[in-house]
Amino acid sequence: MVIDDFLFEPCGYSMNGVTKNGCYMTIHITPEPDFSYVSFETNIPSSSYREIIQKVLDTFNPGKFTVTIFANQVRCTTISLLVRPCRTEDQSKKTDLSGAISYEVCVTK
Ligand SMILES: C[S@@+](CC[C@H](N)C(=O)[O-])C[C@H]1O[C@@H](n2cnc3c(N)ncnc32)[C@H](O)[C@@H]1O
Repeated sequence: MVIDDFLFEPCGYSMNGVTKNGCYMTIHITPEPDFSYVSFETNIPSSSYREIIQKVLDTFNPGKFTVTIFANQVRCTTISLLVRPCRTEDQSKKTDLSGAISYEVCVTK
């Protein structure tokens, strides 16, 4: 993976990575205590995203997190079920937008 990252002054970090086959991974960290925020995004194909979601949670230990998955309709149910065990509080939303499906899970630890 080719990585381009940047450590902002006085704080903040951005990383964009691209694999040889065109997949990407990004991490953006906003550490300011009043509005701290981390985003992780990837389009790397996987039959289950549980492990990678768990790694991100273990790394950043967020107070709240949201998982958004964009998939075609055929795979939506499978992906939704795979995400379900990560939830500790039930606030899920399913949206159908002209063929694209976003499955969003909001969690409070
Ligand atoms: C990682 S950047 C990007 C945040 C954006 N919300 C995202 O997720 O794509 C935000 C962090 O970098 C810091 N920062 C410092 N200098 C910056 C600059 N010139 N542009 C953007 N962010 C900067 C901000 O204070 C913040 O902590």
